[in-house]
Amino acid sequence: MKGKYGERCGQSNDCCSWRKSARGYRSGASYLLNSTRRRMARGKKRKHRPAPAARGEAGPKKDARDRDDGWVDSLTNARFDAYYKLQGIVPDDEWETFSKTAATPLPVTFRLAGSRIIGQEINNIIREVHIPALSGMVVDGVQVEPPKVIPWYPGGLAWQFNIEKRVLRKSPEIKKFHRFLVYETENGNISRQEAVSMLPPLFLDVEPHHKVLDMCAAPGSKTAQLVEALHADDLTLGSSTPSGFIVANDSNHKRAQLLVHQLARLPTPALMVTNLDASIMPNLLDPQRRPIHYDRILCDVPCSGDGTTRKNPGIWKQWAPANGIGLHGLQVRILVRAMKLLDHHGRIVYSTCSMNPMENEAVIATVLKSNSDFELVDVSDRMPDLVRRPGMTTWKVANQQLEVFDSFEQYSELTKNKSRTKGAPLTAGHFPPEPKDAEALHLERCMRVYPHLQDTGGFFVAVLRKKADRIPPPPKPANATVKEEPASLKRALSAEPAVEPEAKRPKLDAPVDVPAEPTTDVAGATTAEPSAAPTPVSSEDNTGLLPSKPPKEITFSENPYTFLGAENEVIQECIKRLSLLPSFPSDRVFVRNPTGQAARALYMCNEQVKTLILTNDYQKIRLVHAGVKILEKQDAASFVSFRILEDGVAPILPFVEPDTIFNADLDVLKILIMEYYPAITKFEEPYKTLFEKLELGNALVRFEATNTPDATLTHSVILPLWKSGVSVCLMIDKKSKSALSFRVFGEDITPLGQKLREQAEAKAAAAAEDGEDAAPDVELQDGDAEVDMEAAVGADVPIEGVAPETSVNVTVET
Ligand SMILES: C[S@@+](CC[C@H](N)C(=O)[O-])C[C@H]1O[C@@H](n2cnc3c(N)ncnc32)[C@H](O)[C@@H]1O
Repeated sequence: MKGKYGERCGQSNDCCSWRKSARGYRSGASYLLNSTRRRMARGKKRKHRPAPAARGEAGPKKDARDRDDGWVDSLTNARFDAYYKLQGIVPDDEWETFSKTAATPLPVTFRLAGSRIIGQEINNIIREVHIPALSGMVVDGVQVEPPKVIPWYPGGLAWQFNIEKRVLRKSPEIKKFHRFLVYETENGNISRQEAVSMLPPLFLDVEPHHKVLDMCAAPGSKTAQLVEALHADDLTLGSSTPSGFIVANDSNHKRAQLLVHQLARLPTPALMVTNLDASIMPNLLDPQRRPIHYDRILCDVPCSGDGTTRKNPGIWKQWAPANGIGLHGLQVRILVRAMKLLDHHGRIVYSTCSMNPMENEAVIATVLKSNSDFELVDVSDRMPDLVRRPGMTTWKVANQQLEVFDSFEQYSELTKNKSRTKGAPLTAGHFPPEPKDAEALHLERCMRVYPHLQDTGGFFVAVLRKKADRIPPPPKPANATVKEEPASLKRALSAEPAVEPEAKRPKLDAPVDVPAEPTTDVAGATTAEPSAAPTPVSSEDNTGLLPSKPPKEITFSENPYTFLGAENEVIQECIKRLSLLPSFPSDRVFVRNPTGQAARALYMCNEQVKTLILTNDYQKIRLVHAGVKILEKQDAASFVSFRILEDGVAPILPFVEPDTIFNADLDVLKILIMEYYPAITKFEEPYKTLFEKLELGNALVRFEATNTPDATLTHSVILPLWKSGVSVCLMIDKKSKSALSFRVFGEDITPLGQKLREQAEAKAAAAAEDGEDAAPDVELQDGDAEVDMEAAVGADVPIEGVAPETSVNVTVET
C-alpha cells in the first residue's frame, strides 16, 4: 500500500491488501468484515478526537497530500465529493446514496473457482446444506441474511455474504460455513474476490485456443479466471492441455512472485509469468522469429483505486485529483502497448477500480484518437443483470486545487510562466474530446459501476477491438526472417498522427504518443541456458506519477529452463516406475536449476509454452515461472524415486497405464485422511493385502462416487499415494485433505481438524467453568489456517522422509 501508486490500486483482497504474514503472503481467506470495520471504526474514533495540538501533543508528520487543507475527514473527503459532484458522475438525487454506500464496508463476495465439476459440487453444497442451515436465523435479535447469488455472474457461481465477526462467534452454523469457505479457498476451489473485479475476464471471452496476455496481473485473481476460461473444456481443471496459453505479467518482482504463488492453486501447463514493465512489453517471438500477437489482452492497469473505498478506507485520506492525473500517462502507455501486441481479430479489456475519468474515458479517448483502427465494442447486451452506467462522453479537468480548465490551450496559457505547477501537470490527453469527436469514439460504450447500484465497489471496464474494415487480408506465407520495424514505428503507436505536439507536452508526463518501444528481438537462447546479461526492463518509474527514479529491481536471478528430452534417463526411469504410456510427452518436461540436471522437481508445459521458452531468451523476457510442477524426487530409505505431485495428477493422468490405478472405498479414504501415515495393518481386507502387495513408492488410487449414510462423494477422484515399508500416505496437501474431508464426511477429520476441535472444546469447557459465555471456535482467518496447519504437521515427523507437499486440488476422473 505504501509508496508507489502503481502498486496501490485498491482492489483489496484480490489485489493490494494481500498482506504478508510471517510465512508469506496471506491468503485473504478471512470471510469477516471485521478488519475493514476495525479500520473504519478507527477512522470514526479519530474524527471525534481533538487535534493533537489541542491535546498538547505534537501532531504526526503530515502526508504531503493532506498537508494543505482539512479536506479529509475520516470516511469522507471533501475534495473527493467536490470533484465527483463537478463531474456529475451520478445524478444529484443519487449523490447521497452513492456517497453513503462508498463509506460503508463491502459485503464479502466469492466465486466458485477451479474446475466445472468441483465448482458445481461446492455450489450444490452451499445451496443444499449451508443456505437452509443459515436461513431464518436470528442472532442477538438481528436477522442473519444467508448468502445471496450474485445475479449477473454466469451460472449462479458467485455469491455475496454480509456477516460480522460478532455474529459469527455466536452461531455454530455460520462458524461451520465460514470454515467450509476458508478450506475451499485455501484449496483453490473458491476465490474470494470483489464482485466487480470479476467483470473484466468475463468480458474478455477467453477460449482454450487463445493466446492471452494479462499485462498487470498480480496478485492474480483475474488471471485465475483467465486460466479457468482457458481450461473451460476440462471437467477437472488441468485434465486437458489447452492449445492456447497465458502470459501473466507484473512489473513488480515481489508481486510477480505472489502471482506465481496464487496461481499454484490452479495448476496449468499453459502458463508463463513474466516480470516486465507492461508499457514497454517486448515482443515474444515465434520459431520463425515473428512477433507473437495475442488474441486476448487484459489491461487491468495500476490506478488510484478510488472505487475501493469500501475496502480500503485509507483511500479517503489519500484521495486527491493529482492521483488520477498522474497515472493517466502510464495507463495510456500500457494500453497503447497492448494495442500494438494485439492480433487483428483480438480484443482488449481495459479496466480500473477507479471512477475518475482521467484514468478511464480520458485514457480510452487518447488511445482511440491516436489510432483510428480501433473501436470500443458495444457490450450493453452482455450480462443484462449487471446494473451499470454508460461511459462519460465529457468531463471536467481540474487541478489539485480544483481549478477547472476548459481546454489544454487555456491550461498551457495560464501555467506557461510558472516554472512548476502544483500537483501533476495536465496534458492534452486529460481533456475530453470535442463533442463531434466524442460521438465518433462512442465513449458511452465504456461501462461504469458505482457502489450504490448493486452494493459493490466502483469499477470501470472498456472493451476494444480492431475495426472490421481495418483488418488487413491474411499475410502471405511467412518469411523466415523478421523485418526490423522502421524507426518511426518504433517511436509511435502507428502511422497515426501524434496525440499532441512534442513541444506542448509537459516534462513530467511521459509522452503518450511515443511509448518507449522494446527492441523487437528478445530471442536468442534456444535452450534454457543463460545467454545474455540481465537487461533492465525500464528506466521509468512505474507509477506514472513522478519523474523517474532508477528502477530498483533490474537484476534477474531466476534459474534457467532446461528440457530433458525423451532419452533422458530420469524420464525413462519415471516412465517405467510410474507406468506411463509411450505417448507421455517427455519432450515437454523440463527442470529448473543451474545445472540442468533432474535433481528434484520436474515441470511440464504445453507445446506453445515450450516453443516460447525455446525461442525466447528467458532472461530478456524475465520469465519467472512456466508450466506446472508434476513430479518430485522422493528420497525413501531404500530407494529414490519420483512421485506424482497432486498438481501433476491431472496433466499426467491421460498418460498413466489405466490398469495401474487401483480402486478403494470411503473407509480407506477415511483412514488416509484421519492419519498422515496409517500403518497398512489398520486397513480391512482386501485393502490390507492390496497395500502389502503394492510396490514401494508412488501409486494412484481411485475413489468412486459413493453415497453412504456417513459420507458422500459426488464424483470419482484419483489421488496420489506413497507406499513405504509399513505404511501408506495420501500425498495431498493438508488443506486439500481438510477440504476433501469437509466435503465427503461433513467435518474436518484430519489430524489438524481434530486438534482444532479439541482446542475449541477445551476453551469452551474452561469458559463454562469460569461461568463465561462459550468461547468462540478456533477461527481460521487470513493466514491463520496456514500457520496452524504448519505447526500441527511439524509435530508429525514423516516416515521415510515423505513430507506432505504444498500443492492443492484433488483430481476428478473424467
Ligand atoms: C490493478 S493491479 C492488478 C490486479 C490484478 N489484475 C488482479 O486482478 O489481481 C495493478 C498491478 O499493476 C502492476 N504494475 C504497475 N505498473 C506496472 C507496469 N508498468 N507494468 C506492469 N505492471 C505494472 C502493479 O504491480 C499491480 O500489481
